Amino acid sequence: MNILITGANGQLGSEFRELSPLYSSYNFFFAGCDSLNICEVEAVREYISAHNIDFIINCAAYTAVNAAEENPVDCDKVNHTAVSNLAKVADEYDAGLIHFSTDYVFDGSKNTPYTEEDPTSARAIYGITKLASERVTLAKCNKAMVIRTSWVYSFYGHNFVKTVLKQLQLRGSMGVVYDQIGTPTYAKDLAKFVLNVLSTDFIPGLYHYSNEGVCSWFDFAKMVQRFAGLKGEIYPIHSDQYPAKAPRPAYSVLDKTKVKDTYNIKIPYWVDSLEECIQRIQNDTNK
Ligand SMILES: NC(=O)C1=CN([C@@H]2O[C@H](COP(=O)(O)OP(=O)(O)OC[C@H]3O[C@@H](n4cnc5c(N)ncnc54)[C@H](OP(=O)(O)O)[C@@H]3O)[C@@H](O)[C@H]2O)C=CC1
Ligand SMILES: Cc1cn([C@H]2C[C@H](O)[C@@H](COP(=O)(O)OP(=O)(O)O[C@H]3O[C@@H](C)C(=O)[C@@H](O)[C@H]3O)O2)c(=O)[nH]c1=O
Repeated sequence: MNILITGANGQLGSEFRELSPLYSSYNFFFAGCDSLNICEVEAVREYISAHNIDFIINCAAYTAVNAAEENPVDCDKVNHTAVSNLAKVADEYDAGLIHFSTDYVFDGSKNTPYTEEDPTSARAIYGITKLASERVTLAKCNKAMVIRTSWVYSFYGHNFVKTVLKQLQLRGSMGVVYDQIGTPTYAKDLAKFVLNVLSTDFIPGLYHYSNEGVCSWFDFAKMVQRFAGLKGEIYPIHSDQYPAKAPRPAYSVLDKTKVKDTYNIKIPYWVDSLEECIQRIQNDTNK
């Protein structure tokens, strides 16, 4: 099976690259933005045709949530228009498409975990464009899977875990919101799940996947500090004390019943995965 990973140098794309040697029955093609810009539809078509791609795993996205408010056109181009074209081209070649979306498609007004059937109502440009991407993916490609995930972090790329480590080391203290509740997701766990799906029965549709458990960003930051063994103070603040261009949902925990039942999987607890990731970051720092 020939698998194309787009956006291959981001957090999730890099985790796929690292895991790829463990899946020797697949033939991987890793394409970063520099080698395949998903906004260029003809380049995408040529790539899929030239390499006989069976599955596209689309890790390319515009993920700068605040910047998207000032660059809605650029954000929509990558997150929506390009994905629409990817889905269309994948379908032309009878290829499958696995695409990722976000908990930010919800407005956060619920206080129990969101299922795939819950109404969406994105509050900011990033979430609006990702919601549009879900619809076009499922509408235009027969063999498509959309996975909504949340609060992704990794050894690779930019993420909240690394921001906390940096802030504590540089400043020694930081305020973090405790009134936004969700679930962190270790990109490595998500990548493993996707690769295992490809080796079992692929059942198209919309799924929620995050790690298990629930926390606020404040709790997440405190746990990062604990596992990293860093001194300093992390104190709880309200969202209005951390003004941001894009509003975030107050509650965006994803219900994972569908994915667990369909694929008969166990999902790691967020605290255990965070510990693993921080060990990996620290092993690398100590080298
Ligand atoms: N990060 C998170 O917290 C969450 C992410 N998601 C979703 O998960 C998926 C993966 O996210 P993540 O790995 O964190 O994202 P990253 O921002 O780490 O990686 C995205 C990658 O896409 C690349 N890219 C941007 N534009 C294009 C383009 N036009 N053509 C090809 N590549 C492009 C970027 O390259 P460059 O850096 O050079 O621009 C970057 O390497 C995305 O769909 C995202 O929306 C969902 C929920 C949470
Ligand atoms: C860095 C920092 C953030 N915060 C707050 C701001 C925000 O409400 C929350 C998270 O901060 P960030 O801006 O790092 O994260 P954010 O960009 O909102 O993360 C989101 O990214 C996109 C791509 C997704 O799809 C989402 O699932 C989610 O992971 O924590 C603080 O309160 N203090 C801080 O020092």
